[in-house]
Amino acid sequence: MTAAESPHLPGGMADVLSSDDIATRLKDLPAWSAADADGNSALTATFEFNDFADALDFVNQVGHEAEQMNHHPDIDIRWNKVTLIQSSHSAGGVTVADFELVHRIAAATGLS
Ligand SMILES: C[C@H](O)[C@H](O)[C@H]1CNC2=NC(N)=NC(=O)C2=N1
Repeated sequence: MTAAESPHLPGGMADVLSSDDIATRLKDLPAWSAADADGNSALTATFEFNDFADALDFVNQVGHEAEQMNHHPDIDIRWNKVTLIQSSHSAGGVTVADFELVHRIAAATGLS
């Protein structure tokens, strides 16, 4: 990922993607959908597990990928369900960094 793509690398301020671009990129991510977070574009997905322990395991896998990128989702855990809301707060909407994180989560967990 180049500095131009990541909002968190020095000199990197990624551009917010268009709704059409977001829709196109979401075709590869069936669990994910476009959302609105306080007027800004976002991506969201809800995953259901057997129990709270499995939900926490998933959240820890997500957290590892997020820390690797220094790019973090909003995470809501309700017993066996985890909802992720992903956007680039510094850019005010969805950027390529958000799709990079979602794909890293998919690769790590098999969930997309
Ligand atoms: C200081 C720290 O690098 C910034 O707050 C990072 C942390 N993680 C982040 N995560 C997301 N999703 N958006 C950001 O703008 C962001 N900024």
